[in-house]
Amino acid sequence: MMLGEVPTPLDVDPRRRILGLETEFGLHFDAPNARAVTPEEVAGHLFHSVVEWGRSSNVFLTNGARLYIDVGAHPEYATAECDSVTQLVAHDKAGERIVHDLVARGEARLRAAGVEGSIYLYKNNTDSAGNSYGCHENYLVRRRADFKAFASLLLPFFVSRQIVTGSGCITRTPQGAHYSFSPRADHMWEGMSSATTRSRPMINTRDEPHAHADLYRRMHVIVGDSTMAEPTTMLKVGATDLLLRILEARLRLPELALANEMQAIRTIAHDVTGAATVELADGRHMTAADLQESCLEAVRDHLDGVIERTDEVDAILDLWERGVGAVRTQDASGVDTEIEWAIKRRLIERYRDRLGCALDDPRLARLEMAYHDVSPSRGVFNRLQADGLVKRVVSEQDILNAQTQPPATTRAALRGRFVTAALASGHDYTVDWVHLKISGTDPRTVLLKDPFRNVDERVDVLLAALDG
Ligand SMILES: Nc1ncnc2c1ncn2[C@@H]1O[C@H](COP(=O)(O)OP(=O)(O)OP(=O)(O)O)[C@@H](O)[C@H]1O
Ligand SMILES: [Mg+2]
Repeated sequence: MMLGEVPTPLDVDPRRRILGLETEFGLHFDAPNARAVTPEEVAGHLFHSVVEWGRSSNVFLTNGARLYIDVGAHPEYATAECDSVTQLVAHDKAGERIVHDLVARGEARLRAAGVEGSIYLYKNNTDSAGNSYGCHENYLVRRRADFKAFASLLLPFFVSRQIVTGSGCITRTPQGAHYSFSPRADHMWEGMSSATTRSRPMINTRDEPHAHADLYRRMHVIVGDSTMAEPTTMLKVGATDLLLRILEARLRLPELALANEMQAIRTIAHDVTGAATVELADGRHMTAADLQESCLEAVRDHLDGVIERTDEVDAILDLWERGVGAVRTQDASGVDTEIEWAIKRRLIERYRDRLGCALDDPRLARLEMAYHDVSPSRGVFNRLQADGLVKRVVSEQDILNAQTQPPATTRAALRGRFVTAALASGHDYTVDWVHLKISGTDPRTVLLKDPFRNVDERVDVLLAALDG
């Protein structure tokens, strides 16, 4: 039975936006003396406690997030619907802690099965075999007939933002190694399409709004690097959101269409001097810093207009400006505690000096991997942060809260209440982004098509049914 009428959508402030981040984690099992175990087996043991808790390896948690095993034995954490960038940063970090918390029990189960070893989870974008996996960004936008033309206006921004939001990596080639802005850039194959496997588009146009389909679309961006540094995540999502505000107000962005996005993203990634230019569709040539500067300029022009000034907006703009400046002046010292590629490069250079080795030395490859280890004690990023060498956007308490509590201001609040109550009641239930359902002989379902609605009488009825 479907409970009640789906209420009319809240008349929300058009500046509000639903934001979500999905992270696929790299999984590695290190067992020098044990029999070979497949990644699927390791993932199965890692998720055993999840299955015990939620009777599935694809669950929604009390904080509104989705946790599951993706193809290729990658654990994936998709944050609940957030409606501020800072809140999203906390929920993204909460995901790292939640997957890490599975490790000890997973190792214990492997040990019981006769396999002694350590499970490693990496928040990165490529494994040692060169496979790429992702961090996907989700932005709610108001539906419009010209969605593809609208989204394509952001491609020059997405191609060039890696100079301020890239996570950095050592790229090894037959000619030697060099440092690049983004590990993800080489794995992008086109600007936009609805495919994810055959070809990897920067913006996926698959139309799955997880909301009122006549009102909204979910813009699904898969070009970004996974980022561990809170300020970089803030800038990655925040700058995109600011440009969307301009476009959604039907104002213009500077004309920056590129001649060839796929080529441009690689050219930019592989030149950390920032001097390389890319060709625009109109024949002009610009550097990535020029492209970013144009976007930044557009945002500044609309400050106190469609973009209301807040502390969060100021923090995003400040880091964006300093990041572009660092590339222009080739002096990253002003951002190397905030922008991930610079944080990592500084670390790598320090070790390289100490070891007196070349950039393609395998010890540096191991250091790079260890940087992304989500373990608070072992992970190199986490140790840098604990030592105060990386700036914070949220507090430890914010992250701890986000591990169990949903964002209070979105639909996730309803999902979180439902999951908590359903678990306590022992009823069978199923949940997805838009449904809450009590299963069994007297099934009841609530359809939640409005991601901004955080109170709903139908959910109160559902919760009462769980009590009964
Ligand atoms: N209406 C919405 N607008 C924007 N983002 C949303 C909306 N509803 C949910 N989200 C966010 O979208 C993400 C969906 O994650 P999920 O991993 O389920 O992605 P998917 O693209 O639907 O599926 P899959 O990864 O299986 O292909 C979550 O981070 C969630 O918070
Ligand atoms: Mg996903």
